[in-house]
Amino acid sequence: SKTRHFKWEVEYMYWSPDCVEGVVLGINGQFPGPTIRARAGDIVNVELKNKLTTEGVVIHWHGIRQQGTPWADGTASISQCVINPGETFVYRFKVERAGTYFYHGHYGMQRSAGLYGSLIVDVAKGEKEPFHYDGEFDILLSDWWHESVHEQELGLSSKPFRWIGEPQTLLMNGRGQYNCSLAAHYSNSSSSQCMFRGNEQCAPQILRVIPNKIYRLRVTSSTSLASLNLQISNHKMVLVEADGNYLQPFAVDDMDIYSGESYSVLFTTDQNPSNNYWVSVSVRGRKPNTTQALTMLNYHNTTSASKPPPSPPPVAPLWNNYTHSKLFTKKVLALMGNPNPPPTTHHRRIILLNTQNYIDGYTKWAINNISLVLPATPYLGSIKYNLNNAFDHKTPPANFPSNYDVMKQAQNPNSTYGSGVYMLSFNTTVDIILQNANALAVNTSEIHPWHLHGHDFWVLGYGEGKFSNENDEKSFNLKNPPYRNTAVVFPFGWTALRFVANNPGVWAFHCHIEPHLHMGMGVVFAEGVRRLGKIPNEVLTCGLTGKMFLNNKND
Ligand SMILES: O=C1O[C@H]([C@@H](O)CO)C(O)=C1O
Repeated sequence: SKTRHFKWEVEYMYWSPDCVEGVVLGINGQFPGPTIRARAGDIVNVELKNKLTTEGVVIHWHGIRQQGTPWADGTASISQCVINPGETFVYRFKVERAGTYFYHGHYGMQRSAGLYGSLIVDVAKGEKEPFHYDGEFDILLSDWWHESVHEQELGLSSKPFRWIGEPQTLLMNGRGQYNCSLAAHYSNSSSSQCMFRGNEQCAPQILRVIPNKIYRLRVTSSTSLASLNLQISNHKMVLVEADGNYLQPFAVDDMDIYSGESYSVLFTTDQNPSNNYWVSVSVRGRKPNTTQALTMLNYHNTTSASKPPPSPPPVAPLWNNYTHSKLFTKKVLALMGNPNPPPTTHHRRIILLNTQNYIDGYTKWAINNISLVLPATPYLGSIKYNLNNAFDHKTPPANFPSNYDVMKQAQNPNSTYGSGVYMLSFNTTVDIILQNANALAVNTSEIHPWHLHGHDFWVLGYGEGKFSNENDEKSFNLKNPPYRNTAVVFPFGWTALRFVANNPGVWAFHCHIEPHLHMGMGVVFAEGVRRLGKIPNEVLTCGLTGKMFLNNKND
């Protein structure tokens, strides 16, 4: 194994992700940030310099478990102090497992501002994937707004509440088109045909292929809000990997991907090579007000990339066709031989009710009536050094009142802000039931993709309505549940997860929709923190740990 060194500088830049100039958070002058490519077993060493003039920054390595390096998880207020303007911080961690991952900002809403990039881990030298392919493409999906993230943050925390609305544009590898369309030829839309020379920041990356080969497409979603559906016209896709774990292969015509998820799909270039084909990405789960993102699959030896495909882009499944989404999601199952969940029945079960609430007239999300507010001192430090005033010491509830009606508008008059932690006994098995419910508006319940830091979990099942301990656990899949770091909870439904608390550290578990996390939709788990050796001081130079270091010096 090797150490892979990267030297990065984060700064704001003018950029035109969707052909409209705006401001993005870039790394080394690039948007999206540079791709990290390593092999399983390597050490990744990123020396990150914050060149922002008035904001801190951190970077989270999404899907990397950080065994033994919980201070490198890159979560502000949880695993570290933010890196101040002008300062440099070194992230150093092992990438244990091959797979498709990404990295992104995890402070305020910096991910939405464009702070993200791909992280791809190849199998170790001499190892083989359980499938064959001849070529590879990597697509990082995101959504883009013309309003600045600072203004969005302000709106979300204002009274009256100002929602960010639907994105202006969907981006593929940071490229989309707002004021023109690649498919204007076919529609009677008012948008004009895009005329690209190819060097524009918003020009689509064309997937150039040759006939009769198998390609691996790695797809990751870093969206702020949108759930997505991807298809390649005329080409079937076979799913083989999710969040760094191999799947029981299955073929589809279109696939869903939620924020925080990654997949690898294989497709075979077995179609007429004298045509081009659409690659399209559309919004689902929320009433779309954003046109589909488009690029092309081009058999480049036989067809010019500028030849329009013979028919208009494929029509996506209807945004609220949840039956379609559930069918897809339930096909995602682990490949035989993947680790199986411990079958224990005597373990901790935490049921997390997802509701939208008013607190003092502010619109928030709350979990079991508590809307997460992060403390000034990172939990990793305050737990390690027993700084009892650093956060709420009341354990957050492991359930919600049994008479709560999840089908009715939220009635949570007692919702509060909180910063409590679920303390997990080291090495225990934990079951989480994500319980969705009606939001503030009548007959409304939204999709939430939940992401766990520091672990993968088994997705034991999905169900409708309120979870019932007696009946629903009988339906758990203990044979081949997918092992992942992100799972969706469908509107008015529940999702059951299981993980083993075997990674010393403090770990966020939260809705990966950026404005929802900003509105409090997350919880914090901690396990085995006292087993950790020395936590590097530079991780904890703020808040009460920062003061503690000062006092120790002066003594
Ligand atoms: O958190 C959210 O707030 C809005 C809406 O519920 C209130 O404007 C919305 O669609 C969300 O997902």
